[in-house]
Amino acid sequence: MPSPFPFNPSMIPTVPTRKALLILDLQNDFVSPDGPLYAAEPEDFVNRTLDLAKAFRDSGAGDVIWVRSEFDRHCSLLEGGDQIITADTMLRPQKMTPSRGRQPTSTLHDSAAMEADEEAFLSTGADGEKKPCVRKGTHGAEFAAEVKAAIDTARDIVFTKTRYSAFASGQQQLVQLLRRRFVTKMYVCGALTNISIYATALGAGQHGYEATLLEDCCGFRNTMRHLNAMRQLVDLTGCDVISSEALLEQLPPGHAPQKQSTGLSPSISKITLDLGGGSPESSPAPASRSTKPKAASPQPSRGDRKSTTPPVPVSSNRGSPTVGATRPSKDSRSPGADSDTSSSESESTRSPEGKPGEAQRSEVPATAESSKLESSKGPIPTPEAGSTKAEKPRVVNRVTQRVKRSSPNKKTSAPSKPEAKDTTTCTHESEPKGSPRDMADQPTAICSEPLCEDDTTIITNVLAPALAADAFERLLEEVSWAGMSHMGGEVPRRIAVQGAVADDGSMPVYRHPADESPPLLPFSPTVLRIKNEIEKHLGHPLNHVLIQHYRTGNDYISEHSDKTLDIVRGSFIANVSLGAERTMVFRTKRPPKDRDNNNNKPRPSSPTAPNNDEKAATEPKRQTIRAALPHNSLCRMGLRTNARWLHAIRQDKRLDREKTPAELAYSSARISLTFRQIGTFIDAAQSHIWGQGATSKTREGARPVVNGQTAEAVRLLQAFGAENNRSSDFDWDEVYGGGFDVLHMGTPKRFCAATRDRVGNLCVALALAELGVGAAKGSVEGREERFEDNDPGRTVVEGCGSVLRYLDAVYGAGRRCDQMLPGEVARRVVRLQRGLDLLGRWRRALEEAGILSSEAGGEGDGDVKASAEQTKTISKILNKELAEWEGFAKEPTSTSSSTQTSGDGSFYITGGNQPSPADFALWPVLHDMVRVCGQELLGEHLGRYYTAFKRRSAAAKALGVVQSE
Ligand SMILES: O=C(O)CCC(=O)C(=O)O
Ligand SMILES: [Fe+2]
Repeated sequence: MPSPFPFNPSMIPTVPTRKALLILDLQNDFVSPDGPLYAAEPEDFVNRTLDLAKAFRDSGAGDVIWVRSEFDRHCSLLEGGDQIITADTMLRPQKMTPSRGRQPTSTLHDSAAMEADEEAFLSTGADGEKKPCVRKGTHGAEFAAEVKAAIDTARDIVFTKTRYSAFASGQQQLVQLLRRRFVTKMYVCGALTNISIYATALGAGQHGYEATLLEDCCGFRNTMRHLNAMRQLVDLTGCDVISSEALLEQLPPGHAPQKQSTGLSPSISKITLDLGGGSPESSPAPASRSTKPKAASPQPSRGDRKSTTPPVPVSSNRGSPTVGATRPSKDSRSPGADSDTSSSESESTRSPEGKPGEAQRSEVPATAESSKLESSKGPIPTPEAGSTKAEKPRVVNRVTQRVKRSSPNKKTSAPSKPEAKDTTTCTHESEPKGSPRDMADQPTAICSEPLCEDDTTIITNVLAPALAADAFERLLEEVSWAGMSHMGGEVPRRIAVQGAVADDGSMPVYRHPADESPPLLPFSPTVLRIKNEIEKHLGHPLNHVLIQHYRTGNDYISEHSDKTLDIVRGSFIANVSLGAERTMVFRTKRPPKDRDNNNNKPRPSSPTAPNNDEKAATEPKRQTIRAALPHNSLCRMGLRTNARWLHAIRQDKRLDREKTPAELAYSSARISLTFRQIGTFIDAAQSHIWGQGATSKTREGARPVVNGQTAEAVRLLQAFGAENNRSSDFDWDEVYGGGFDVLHMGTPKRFCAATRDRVGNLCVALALAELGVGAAKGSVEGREERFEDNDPGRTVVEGCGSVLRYLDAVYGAGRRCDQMLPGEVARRVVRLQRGLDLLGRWRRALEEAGILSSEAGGEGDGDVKASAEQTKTISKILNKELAEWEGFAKEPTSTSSSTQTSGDGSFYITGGNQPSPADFALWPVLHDMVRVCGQELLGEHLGRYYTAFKRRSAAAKALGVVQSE
């Protein structure tokens, strides 16, 4: 059956990625014969590099980046620091036969000895007696004269680092700049191979860049160290090694410079690098070889296959039990969790394999001052300039599509955080149209061939580069992450739920077997931007997303099929991946004949039933497909695939050194956003449910939700089980068609209203409504409201103030206190306390004015009105407090878009752009004051604040909850 949403992958244009030539440390201290660390080998490597830089720049292939080092302070080589190589004896190769528990490179020899080594020029060593090198302001720290002359200050980038790795020092600046320019591939050379080049190439790999070493342009002082570094880099990062001549041959034709008569220096040609583990004699001549066998043109090179803009990562060798080599380059030597070939193994049976994090250490982020990008002015070669002729027509497509796309986005986007500031000193303003900066808006997606039931595809480069560049970091910050309990324990990843909340507060609801998921919050700005992009690949809108944060390779999601009770039939499940690459393992469900149709359990064995061995022999093999989900990809899963296949992100226990750079990128953390189009809805109060998966299919007939462990909840769990277990024999209409009104299937949260504290009850009800926390209602004698949570610890909190603080800390913005400015935290805390004090004062004032007796405890007749005299008394009693609150309401508060006051009726009593517990404490008291004395009691600004807040749907909902008691 064709897709219900016609979609032509060939219409998705592609953009050639850009390259960079990274030239390290051609400074006097390294390349002048009188320099303390003069790199004499390979002969003439500096001139060869300068010629290459010119050719690279002139060809338009990409950016030339000149990096220099400057000693700033001692650079530690202990665990967590940069990695360099100072071993003078042959290091054993690390690849092909990884022995478990091998030490990472820099601990193969003592880091103290390394720091003392003279080539460790940024480390002082224990005695501090090392010759100073690349000190700021010295001749030695300057680029050599011929290098200075070769730098095109208008077009090249000059970058100063204070660490061995250009990625450690300038992590933010350099990586952001490279991302903005859409650089995915870099050629690395300069000096010294075993120091800066080594540390930088490792860093490049960790950031997901595809690095190629230019062997005859890598300067060194010690042949063994050079060889060790090259070998280790190839082993650890899988980088390619080529000669400068080979690169010159690859540069785009037409712009190619006069042919260089480079060749390798006599010294280099003497070195044979046994990268394949064979004898040196068997190695081909290094001058023209890559260290990896390359498929004949037009096959992509091995390096191309693992780039961050990979061609489709999945193959579909249908018919074989295990299908889809997603990473041909690494799988062959990575027997880790994601690459196992057993089609029946589930993650629960997997055994841990080694300790993570040994081979590659993460680098310490740089301080802003510790490095700088000095210049990048004038026109930057456009990507088109570097693309081949065959790619040109696609450029036209891109531009057309961009024009079409731009306007609706603007309309629907929520106000978003300002774009990440450019912390570099590059002058992007001077970039012409068509520069990489413009390209950041352009679609670049590449679509895989269909998978599984032919309704599923992986689309790489799905988001525009500008969005993809920092979406991961933005989401980490802007999403309110929570845990989720399933079967009484926490799921092994952090999650959040967002969705389209209507003006009346109603929202989509996606039900699955978890006991409790976090409350649905409105789409946050970056999620909304991603959603808008993804919808273009689907042909239908999305109104719900489950966001998951896999903090390391240890976080996973077990094999399952998505529950389709609430998913609009015929829509796609759109699973966006950001961060470290993980593998989605699809496995066909058990064939129907295997199961008892009545209870979905495997049939009990009977004397006539075949035994397991016989069954295994006759059963069709279950198929497995592995799909790599790289950063910025979309797994667009059709519901036919979801019906017949299970999917999982398995735990990945491999050692870091067995992983690809893309898997190690983002410190191995991944965020997935599973967008869905949901057809079932609940109202703001979470009291009524309707739509596809509910018993009432229309809003008019909406039925009360059924919370808790009821018989209907048990039926729903059985139905979910049936969907997980059954394949083509799952009859949606039969199992789900009648609908379910079940909402929270586990033990519900409970809000017990205090019989003698109506205002306090309203405070709690308002907080619950604003935070979208659904709770069953109960009551408790006296003045102490009680909130019973359904978390694994079954937390119980009593008293209005404590409940407000708890709800804020667990479900509200209080979770993100670490992201707030200290002043904001102080305002939230102090004003909440003032609000609670006001509640006490209000009760006493009522008593003093003779409106309530103290026994009534603030609970009077709902209709009681104060006389003019009583109002005057109350006004006098509360004069000081009300004046103070009037002042707060008048206070200008800055939001991301404007400066307004709470009294303008748009903002909250602590400022910012969302209510805080202070509002939940204050507003109900104001409401009671207005009820008893009229709004005149409140000053002008406080009155406006009161009225504006009253219009919020949560206020109406809270009043409804309290009145219904
Ligand atoms: O994180 C992922 O990519 C998978 C998520 C998933 O399968 C789900 O949420 O149902
Ligand atoms: Fe799923």
